[in-house]
Amino acid sequence: MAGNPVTTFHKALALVLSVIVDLFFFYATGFVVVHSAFGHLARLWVFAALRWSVIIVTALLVLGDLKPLLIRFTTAHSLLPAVLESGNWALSLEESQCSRVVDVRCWLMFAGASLGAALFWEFTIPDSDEEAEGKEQKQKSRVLFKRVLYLHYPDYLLLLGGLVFLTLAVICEMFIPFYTGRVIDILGSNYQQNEFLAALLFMGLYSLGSSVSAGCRGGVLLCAISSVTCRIKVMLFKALTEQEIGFFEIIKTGKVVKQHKERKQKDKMRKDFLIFCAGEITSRLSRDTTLTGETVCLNVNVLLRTFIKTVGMISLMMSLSWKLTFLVLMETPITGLIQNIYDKHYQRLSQAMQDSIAHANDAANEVVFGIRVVRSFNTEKHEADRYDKRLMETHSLKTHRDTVRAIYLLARRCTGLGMQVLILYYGRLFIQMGQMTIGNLVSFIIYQSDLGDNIRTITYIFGDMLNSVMAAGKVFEYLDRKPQISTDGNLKPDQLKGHISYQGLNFAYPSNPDKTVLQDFSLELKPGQMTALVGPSGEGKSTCVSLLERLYEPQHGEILLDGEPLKSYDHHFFHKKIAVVSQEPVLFSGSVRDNITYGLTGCSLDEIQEAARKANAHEFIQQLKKGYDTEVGESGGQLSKSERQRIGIARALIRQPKVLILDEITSSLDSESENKIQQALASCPDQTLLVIAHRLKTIETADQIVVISGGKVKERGTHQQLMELKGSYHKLREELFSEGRSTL
Ligand SMILES: Nc1ncnc2c1ncn2[C@@H]1O[C@H](COP(=O)(O)OP(=O)(O)OP(=O)(O)O)[C@@H](O)[C@H]1O
Repeated sequence: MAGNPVTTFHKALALVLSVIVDLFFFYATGFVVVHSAFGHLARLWVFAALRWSVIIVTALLVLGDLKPLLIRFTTAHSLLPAVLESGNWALSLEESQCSRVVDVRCWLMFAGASLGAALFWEFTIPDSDEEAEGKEQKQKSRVLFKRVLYLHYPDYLLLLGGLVFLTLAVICEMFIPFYTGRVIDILGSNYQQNEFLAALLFMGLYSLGSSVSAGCRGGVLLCAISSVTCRIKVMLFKALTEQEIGFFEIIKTGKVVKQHKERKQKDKMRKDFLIFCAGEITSRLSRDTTLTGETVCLNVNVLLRTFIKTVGMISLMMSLSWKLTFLVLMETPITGLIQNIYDKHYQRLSQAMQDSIAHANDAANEVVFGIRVVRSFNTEKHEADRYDKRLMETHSLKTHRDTVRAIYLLARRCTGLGMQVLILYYGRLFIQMGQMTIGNLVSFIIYQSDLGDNIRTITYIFGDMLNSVMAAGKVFEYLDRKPQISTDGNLKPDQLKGHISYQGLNFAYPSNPDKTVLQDFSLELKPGQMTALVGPSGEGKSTCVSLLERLYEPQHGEILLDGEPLKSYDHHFFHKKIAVVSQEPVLFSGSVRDNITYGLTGCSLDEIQEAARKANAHEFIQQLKKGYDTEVGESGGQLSKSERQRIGIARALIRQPKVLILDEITSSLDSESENKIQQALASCPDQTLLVIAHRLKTIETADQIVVISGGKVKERGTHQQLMELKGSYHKLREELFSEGRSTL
């Protein structure tokens, strides 16, 4: 058989043959006559080994290869009678009901219990990483589960404590209905004061034990959840902040590109992108990390508690009436089926609803963020309609989901009710026949109603655990991601000249790889010189700066700093030596001082003030209520655009960079500030200065003006040379002049 494909026929044949040989040996056990307890147990163990061997051999002959699930099931199924009986003898020196008679119902019960145990193992106990590699989703879930479990390692004492309290709570809880039935029997038959008080005492003790243990279990496990969730959040946050910029853009590529086409205005596009990107990332940081943190403590806690309780209850119910127990267990597959169908639909609809809520939130965020544009274009009604439309999508999904839930609840109630009627009917019959007492029936009914809930919980929790594991998958996806721009360079020269050389760069943004933005781009920036990049909008000027900052990696060619590739420099050293002031510097909530010294430690007030003076910011900062300790508000919202810009410049200057990049900084500065800043910059003669400017007047004094067009250097020279050339630079000036731009 080995080597041939296993068809459904082979599987069915293996099943039928295995059942036949197994039943044969199962019944054969009953024909062997023994006289001692030892002989009885030896007989069971010998037959267990025989049954195991014949099933395995039969299945191997037909299928050629056996799955671990099948081996686990066969082992549990063949050994269960012997294990159960040995346990029974050890505890009570009595034979169990199933060992006295060889009954197919016992066989069915053992098969059901073994299948349950094997499936429990299959779903909850993870395989090793190597085994899981390259295998299907289920295997991946196991590895993920194992990794989540490993994250709990620092809290193992809490977990252990939780497990102990959980077991105690379950054991105590299980005995309460048993004593309830006993009290009823004592009251119903010839009343014995001592027996009654003892039963009451035990009931009270078990109730107390169960409540205390359950409370401790909850507290300890909640502590563990909170601790692990915090740890995962910090790890994820750190991993995210280490990613390259392209990663953040790719997250929502679809939306970014769409926005890109819809709105030419670059700034607006970047803000939109940040909103979408932030949504995705905060969802991982808040929702997925919380689900991951709960996977082990909450789900495994519920699963274990329910499982232990279920097994304990079934054995107690068996001792009350094994026939009624068998009847109750018949409900399980029906409940499981209903739960399965419900889970599938409910989860799909819930996921769609989550997406739809996120979609609606995106719309609201966008409007709040761009409220000025909404107001000035008078699109309040349009935006309200758009939001309403998205909310209606959520509403309809919610209605659909709630309908599914209502149907599920109805089906669940009906099966539960049907089962209760059957139990009462047969219970009355058994009482009449003297096979059980009224107290037994009461205990049994209490167990049965709990058992139904437990079985539903077990099936539900599997779905929920899968969800948590999937969320963990998303978290690990980011945790494992290695940034594509390496930061492991270690070059930290004592002397840096600041000589920059772009060498034959080809570059396309990761979010739009089809569009080449820079093509065979070469340029040299000399130390102590000012280079100005000019050219029409969208031709690649800011891209040159982003590549110099190492926000992206070119697909071809490289940028050298003093003859060494940028990637070979130490990350911290590099960003101290190259500073950028962008069009709209981003400030963070905190004081003015915090924002100027952002990323630096041990800066004195003198150094801060010196940088602020150069940036023409000192005066306005002095006039603020608390001077350098004034809070700037979220994103620097309490300052004007020009003030933010000047703090941004001070932030760059305090680093005393060797290479300073000014990306269109003059747009929000008045001419006085601009002059002062230019004077300050002129006082750093060794600095390599790269300026992007639309106001061509401001760069006339540059040592080198570079006209960029179509991602290439089109012209290069001083203002005088380029004017004489009468090429693109000349044309650009003419165009701006004819538009009557005072900013020329
Ligand atoms: N993050 C991004 N993802 C995808 N494409 C981008 C991104 N940033 C810029 N681009 C595209 O790259 C091209 C060059 O953009 P870049 O910002 O370098 O132009 P620019 O010359 O600096 O323009 P401006 O003068 O308006 O600042 C443009 O077509 C732009 O749409």
